[in-house]
Amino acid sequence: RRPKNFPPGTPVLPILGNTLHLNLQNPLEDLDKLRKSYGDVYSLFLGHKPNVVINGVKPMKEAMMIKAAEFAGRPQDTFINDVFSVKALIFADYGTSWREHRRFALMTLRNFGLGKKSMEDRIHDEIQHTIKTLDKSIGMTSVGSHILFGTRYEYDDEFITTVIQCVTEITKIANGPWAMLYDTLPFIRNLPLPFSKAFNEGKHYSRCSGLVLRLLNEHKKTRVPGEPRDFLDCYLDEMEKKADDSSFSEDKLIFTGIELMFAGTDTTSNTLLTAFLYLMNHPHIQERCQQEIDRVLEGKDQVCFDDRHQMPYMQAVIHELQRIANTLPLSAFHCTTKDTELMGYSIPRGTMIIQNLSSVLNEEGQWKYPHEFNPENFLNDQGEFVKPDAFMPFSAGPRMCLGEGLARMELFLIMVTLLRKFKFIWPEDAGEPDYTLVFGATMTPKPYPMKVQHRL
Ligand code: HEM
Repeated sequence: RRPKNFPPGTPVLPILGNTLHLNLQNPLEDLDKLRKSYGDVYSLFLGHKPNVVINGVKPMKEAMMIKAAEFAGRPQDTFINDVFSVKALIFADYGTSWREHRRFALMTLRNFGLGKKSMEDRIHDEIQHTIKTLDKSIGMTSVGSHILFGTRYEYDDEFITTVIQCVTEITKIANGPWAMLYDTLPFIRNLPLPFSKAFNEGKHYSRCSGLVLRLLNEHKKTRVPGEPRDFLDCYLDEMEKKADDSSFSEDKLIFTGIELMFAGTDTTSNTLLTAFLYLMNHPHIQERCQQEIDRVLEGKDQVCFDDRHQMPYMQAVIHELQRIANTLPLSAFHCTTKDTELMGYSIPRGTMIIQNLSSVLNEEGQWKYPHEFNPENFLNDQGEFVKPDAFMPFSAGPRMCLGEGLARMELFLIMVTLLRKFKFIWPEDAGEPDYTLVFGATMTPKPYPMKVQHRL
């Protein structure tokens, strides 16, 4: 039964709740249909549990920014909690340990560099490897391991392939209806359904934590306290500074590392995959970016992040690609931390909150062209870059993406450097492009062909 004054929703079936209203492959269209019938804030029963789905900019801001702390919890009884045994950051509930880890991680990522090598330099190092690999044939990677563990891995290294395999499988299933069914129907948990694949991937995942543990032990032997070389060293320094009852521990260190790799890998790489699919098939937009890049970088060896202020068109294209890529369509699930209200409805403490970010990224009335790929969405009449309020791919409020700064820097430096050097062409014999994104915690384009030509 719906609690009193709870957001409205479709009639609820015994045991199954509203699960039959969702397409198991991709529930996004169903969520949009429910919004048309019940409004921006409605309820959805997954099994016997009532959840609230938030759509559109206005209620999203009210919940995430105005009533921030009340909506900043994370549900603790879901599929993802069974996959991750220790919760440090993303999956940790709102409270002291999460706050301390978030503050520490933000500060450490921001300060990186740490004097010797800036974050920009590390990203550029990585791009050089991508270029070499592209020169040979193909390639794409993440800079995560470099910053976190001070080590760069070849693209076919066991550590990187294990992390990527594990992240890809888990994110395909997490946030999807199979994970929702897992959460709501405990008796199906041992059946051989798609979620069991994610648990099998858990084997890779314990291998990941084993590998991080090995790195931790190596770091402990070689570190000089107070002179951190990477994120691991910073965490060890922090552990020494803190009192015994601190939330910092070796367990949490391992899981903070894994969670950051998890959060930073599939997100940025899927955004880039969607980006290049669109750029190849909109050659006039690709060429306009290249003209701007050539003009602004004339005589310069390499691009720096500050150059973005001279590149309004490139900025508009990157933001539009992020809007279209819809990378985390349902964000990470939230949970209310106390009894609260939203748009006049009452929502009890402990209710799971599903943020439908895609409803904001293509909301009519918020965008000039909500349903088409068009950089004009981010340009004003003077051709200047503008960012509408509805641009929320990183969510908003206290749980907002912690890696936003790093992700934005990566996207800009990688795309500008690659577009400056290469022309990306949709092969003549490849037929019509398929822009359909495969649903999961992160949206992924289907595999596609790419032809790469040198420009310079
Ligand atoms: C294009 C790339 C990315 C996108 C679109 C993205 C998007 C998001 C979204 C929507 C959330 C959920 C926010 C919420 O619950 O309200 C999130 C959380 C998070 N992201 Fe990202 N992200 C990206 C890249 C990264 C990177 C590179 C890192 C790593 C450094 C990262 C680290 C995190 C962490 C740690 C959280 C959890 C924050 C918390 O619970 O306090 N993300 N991200």
